[in-house]
Amino acid sequence: MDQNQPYSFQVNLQGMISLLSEHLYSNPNTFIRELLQNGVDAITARKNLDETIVGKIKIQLPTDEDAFFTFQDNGIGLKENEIHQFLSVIGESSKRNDNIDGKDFIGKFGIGMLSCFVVSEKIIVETQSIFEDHSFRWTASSDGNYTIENLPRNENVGTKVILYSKAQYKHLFGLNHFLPQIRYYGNALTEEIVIENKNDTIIVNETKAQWINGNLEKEDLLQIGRDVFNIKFLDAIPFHTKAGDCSGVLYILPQKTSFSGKQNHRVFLKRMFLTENDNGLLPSWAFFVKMLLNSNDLNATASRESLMHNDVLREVKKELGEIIKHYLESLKTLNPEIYYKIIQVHFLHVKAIALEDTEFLQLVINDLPFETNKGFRSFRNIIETGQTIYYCPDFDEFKQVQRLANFQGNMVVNASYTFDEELLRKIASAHPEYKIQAINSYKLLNSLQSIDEKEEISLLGIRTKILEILKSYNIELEFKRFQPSDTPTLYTRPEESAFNNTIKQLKENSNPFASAIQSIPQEVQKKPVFCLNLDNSLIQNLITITDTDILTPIVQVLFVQAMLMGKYTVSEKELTMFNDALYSLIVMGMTNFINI
Ligand SMILES: Nc1ncnc2c1ncn2[C@@H]1O[C@H](COP(=O)(O)OP(=O)(O)OP(=O)(O)O)[C@@H](O)[C@H]1O
Repeated sequence: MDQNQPYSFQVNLQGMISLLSEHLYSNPNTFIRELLQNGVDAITARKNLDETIVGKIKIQLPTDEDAFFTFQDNGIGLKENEIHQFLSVIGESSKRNDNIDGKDFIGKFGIGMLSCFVVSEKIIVETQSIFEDHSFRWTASSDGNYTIENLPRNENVGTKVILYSKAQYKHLFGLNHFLPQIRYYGNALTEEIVIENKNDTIIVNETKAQWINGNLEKEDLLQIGRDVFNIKFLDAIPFHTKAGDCSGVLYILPQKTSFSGKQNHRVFLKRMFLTENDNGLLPSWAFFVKMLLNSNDLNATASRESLMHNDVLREVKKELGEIIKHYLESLKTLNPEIYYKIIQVHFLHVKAIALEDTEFLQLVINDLPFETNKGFRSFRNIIETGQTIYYCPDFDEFKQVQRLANFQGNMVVNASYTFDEELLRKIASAHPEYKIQAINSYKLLNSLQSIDEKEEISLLGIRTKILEILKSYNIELEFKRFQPSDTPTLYTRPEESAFNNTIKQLKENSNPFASAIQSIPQEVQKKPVFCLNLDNSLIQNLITITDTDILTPIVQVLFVQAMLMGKYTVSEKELTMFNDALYSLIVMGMTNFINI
């Protein structure tokens, strides 16, 4: 063996075809798309020489008499050497040639024709080149052999592809299946595409996607949106991007959309349908938008089922994001009704944009809705109260705080929803003039009016007694005056003490991890606070009780009740204490020993 002798790779055509059919071309209808694309490219090449040519594609479906399918274009045709060079070499394409402007063409990989082998054992191409005085017939079979025959000159320049359906794919060539498929791919093309079926001639692409031209009225665009997506959109925004030479329409959805759900779009490349996926063309926050887009300058992957993720695509995405933002900006003055509707329906997405873009935040800030202890309010409305706006990032905390806040006259925002906390923090740092603060019940308690030292001293006796009654609870006891006066007590735990609580619960369940967890060093451990409201008549009576037997059950009942009111979990031990205390009080009440 000559060690240096070079060998060439061999291609197993049948293996290649099954590879393409099973993996690259995910559905057998791909041949329709590829034939369409070749026909359109051939017409484009001819138009580059003679712009008066009107492109036409004629399709004949198999009939009972003629079992074959034909697909005919009036494009540039193929010369004999081109048949050998491009049609017969897998991976060769005439459309990469820089002499003819390759950018005009849809195809470029030189493999599309192979998709015909998925549905047909042989491919026949009859072609009359604009440059030849006679035509050729190329017959290729899926075993990798082909022949070329000379045919007389055909007055009709162009190419006809003839296929013989494999038994299992006969249904693909029936009108009912074929027509919607070719419309799906070719509806936006400007070349006239007709199907000649028995005595009928059916025009495939009547409307030719006029939305691409960018000169339609809004009403027409909305109607197209309704026809294509079956949705009555809130608004339609025609656009053009410099990057990717894209044009189309952005539609605003009329209902709330899930933030993670994917939208279906219609993306076309040089007017050929490519995909329903936006392929990352829209920013992630633009879930309230559906899109019709045609690009003349983006690139498809070889499977032609998605776009290549390159710099141009990233630029298009940036431009589309800007277009949506500018649209919302101008809408506020041009069409406030739609603006407020969009804010109302899509506030989640609008908040997402505002979080990403400070300028946009300034634009919409006043109109953003937030849930507060006084219902849903716009930010403008909230800020107009002139008071400090507190927000709770936690829903349970919000539930506890809101009642107290109502009586204090404070506004509290429930910032437990997506984006709210981050957004309020962003607003607070961008606008120091607004008083916005995170709050929890513990902090709110600290903000309540304390009693003076003199009064504090006068309460020392009762303080000691209450603490003695509740000594198994490591609490801080406070006396305050606050509204609503019908609230006798408050119980609240600082966030840190949730940790202690966990240890407590683990201990109660004799969990062996309790001591291990307890040994983790902590920052200063704040205690839960049990607060008595001196403005409440019950508490005013309670502090005068000297008999510990009477005081004990009252304190115990009030303590557990305060925990329950604060929505804290009450353990078995506390429930038992509550029941026993209540029982004692009932007994005492019945014997008329107490009168509070
Ligand atoms: N209808 C046609 N008219 C003229 N030339 C054609 C026609 N169909 C195919 N060809 C020639 O055959 C070549 C190979 O076609 P094929 O569909 O396999 O690949 P392509 O269109 O170049 O690229 P892609 O794989 O991206 O579709 C083309 O580059 C073109 O030169």
